[in-house]
Amino acid sequence: MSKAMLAKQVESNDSILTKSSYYSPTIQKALDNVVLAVQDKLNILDVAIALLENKELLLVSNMDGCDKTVAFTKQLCAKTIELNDTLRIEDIRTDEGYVNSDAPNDASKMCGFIGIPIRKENTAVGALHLFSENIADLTKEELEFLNTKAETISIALTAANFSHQFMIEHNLLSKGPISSLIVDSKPGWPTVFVSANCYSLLGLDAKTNELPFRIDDFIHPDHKVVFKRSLTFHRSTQIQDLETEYDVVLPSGEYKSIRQVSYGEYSEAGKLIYVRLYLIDQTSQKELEVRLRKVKERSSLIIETLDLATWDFDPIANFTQVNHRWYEMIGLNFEDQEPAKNVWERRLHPLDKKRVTEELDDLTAGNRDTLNQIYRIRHETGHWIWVEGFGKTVEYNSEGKPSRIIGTQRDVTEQHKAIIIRQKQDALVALMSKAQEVFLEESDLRAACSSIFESLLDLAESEFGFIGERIISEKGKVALKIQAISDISWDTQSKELYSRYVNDGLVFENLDNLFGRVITTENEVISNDVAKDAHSSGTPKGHPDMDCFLGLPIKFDGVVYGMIGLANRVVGYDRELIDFLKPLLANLGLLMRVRGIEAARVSAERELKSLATTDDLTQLPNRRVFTTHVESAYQLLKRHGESFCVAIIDIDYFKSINDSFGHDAGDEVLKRFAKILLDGKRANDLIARFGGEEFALIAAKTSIEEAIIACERIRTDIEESDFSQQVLSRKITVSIGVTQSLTGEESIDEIIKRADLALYKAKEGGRNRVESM
Ligand SMILES: Nc1nc2c(ncn2[C@@H]2O[C@H](COP(=O)(O)OP(=O)(O)OP(=O)(O)O)[C@@H](O)[C@H]2O)c(=O)[nH]1
Repeated sequence: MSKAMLAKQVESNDSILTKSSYYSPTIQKALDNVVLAVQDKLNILDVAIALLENKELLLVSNMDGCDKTVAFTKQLCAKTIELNDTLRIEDIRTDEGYVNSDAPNDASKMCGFIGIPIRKENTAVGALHLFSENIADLTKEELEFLNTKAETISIALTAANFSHQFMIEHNLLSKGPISSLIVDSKPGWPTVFVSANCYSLLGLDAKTNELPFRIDDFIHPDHKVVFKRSLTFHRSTQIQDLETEYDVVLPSGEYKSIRQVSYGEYSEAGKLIYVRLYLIDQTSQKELEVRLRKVKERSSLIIETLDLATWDFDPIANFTQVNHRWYEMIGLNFEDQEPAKNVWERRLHPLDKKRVTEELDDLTAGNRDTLNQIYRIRHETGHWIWVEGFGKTVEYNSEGKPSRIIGTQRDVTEQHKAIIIRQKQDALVALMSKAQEVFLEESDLRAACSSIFESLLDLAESEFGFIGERIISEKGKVALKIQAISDISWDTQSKELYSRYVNDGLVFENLDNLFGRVITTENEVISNDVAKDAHSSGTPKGHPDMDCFLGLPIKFDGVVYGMIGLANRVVGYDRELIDFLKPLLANLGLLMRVRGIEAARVSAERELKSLATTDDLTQLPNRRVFTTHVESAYQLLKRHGESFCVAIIDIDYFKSINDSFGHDAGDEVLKRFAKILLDGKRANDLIARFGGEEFALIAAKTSIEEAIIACERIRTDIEESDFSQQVLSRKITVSIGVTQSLTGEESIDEIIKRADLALYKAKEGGRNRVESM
């Protein structure tokens, strides 16, 4: 190819560089220009540029007969690349390598070669080379020129490569979610590059909205400052990368939230040249965040509205995190508190502690997933609040053990108090009904009291206690008869006292003490510090500690019938409990009163009965009883032929006793006489006062001989008895007439009459004797 042809080709933009899908037309033109410039300057036509591409050489050459692509190894320029240094051959015909090398023209002619490596980062990637007969004539300056051109090619290639990479990057970015812009650092920050996807990001049409394009025209007025500041920051600080956020307003009026990452490009002198902006649309992410925030706000609003305290427990670290409300609920400030778990454990109600901690331990051990409990916790001001706690395991460690348990706590004091009060009132009513029922069924106050006693202790949350009935002791003093009592016996003496209660015989006679005051003052007694109470006389050695005491009088119609004593309520005793137990006290009062009335009725009835069957003076059965017995014996005689004997016993000259010593002395003689008869009678015999100074004896299943012996013993007993206490120096004797029933045919009167006749016979016979008929 001639020099003119080459020039023409270059002009026509038809590059001499072949096979390039790689280089841009600009680069190709630049390479052509280098070839032309060397041809011009050195007046040599066979100038070429060889570039490596995929282990092949790509040639920019006008040399005839030279393939545009040739095998790498055969090329002299390839040798230059291998050498990575200038290769100078004076005559390729004489050079060893010539034989197998490429020769541009006629091989018979002398031909020199010079190759200058084209480098990329010190590695040869090509060569600028020429063939000429007069290589030896090249001046130093011409060689320098060749080196400069090779260097120019290197720079152009690097630029091309950079540009190529840049384009790939931009193409990738254009298709991705990140839009990019480049703004110049000149005043006004003019945009010099916009990626295609930037248009769609801003809702623009790439065809109608070409540069100049100003991103700040789209930025929300409130955020423009933020955007500008990020650019000026690059300029003033030389910080290379920055991140900021702003909203853009699209022509449609739609808003988008943008996250911007910016990179400053600086000159070697540190001057900002331009800024690359990478814009990421985070609208949906922001919307999600806003939605999440709203949900969170809403749930925290719900939590606040529900008055919920929350806790978050890490069982492995044994650490609990709680919210403000948790502390507030128990009257504490959130700040400066010791760990919540300690506070909680210390404030749990003693009666709930075991149940609640056991359930929590179960949850912590992984034996259950949730817990839901209602319990009491002490408020800072000292009162108890009821809380409903709910907990759930939400995370487990690799061993399957709970590693996070979260829960809520709600103050349910008002609701729960109402429930508890109702439950307790129901229990109290049940207690009263039971006491009445037992009392009615068994007519036994003690049974009634002991049947409700344990439930009463439970209801009053007390450890031990008693129910006592006010009585007048045998000594005539006011005392307490124990109707129910806890068994707190600890030694022989206290065990003996308890067994006395079991046998219905325990009476407290000493009322000069704390519980005694209930009876003596007829009022309730509260002592929440028994040890310091002036009225406490202390407890005997071995008695369980008594921390607090409540004594309640059992009254009905203003009359005290007894008392209830209670001890050791964990939270102490208060008026609330007293008011609560009042109906029970009235109920027990009524039972005790009814019992008093019943006792009076029973005793009156017994007395009446006794009056009807007993002789008032001698307390012996009277004549009616005697007659009834004789009738029974008579029936036995008739049915079974069992005979019986009847004797009439009459004091001798009794009238003269009355006359001599007075009627009262006569009465005393009668009483003593009756006692002697009673003491001496046989077990199955009956002795009755028949009337006046006359007594009668009936001996069942007895022969007349046996009866006579019995009567004779009576006679001698009397004769030998000393009546000097009643009637000074006066002997008392007795006459007895005895008879035996003969057949079932005769009447009772006939039998008694016969006994009377026998008595008459004894009187007649001189008295102090026994006669039979
Ligand atoms: N002190 C007293 N005297 C009574 C009582 N009941 C009857 N008498 C008296 O007992 C006396 C009975 O006397 P009599 O029946 O005449 O006979 P007596 O004096 O015992 O003589 P003999 O029976 O014949 O030995 C009467 O004087 C009665 O008043 C009584 O409850 N108390």
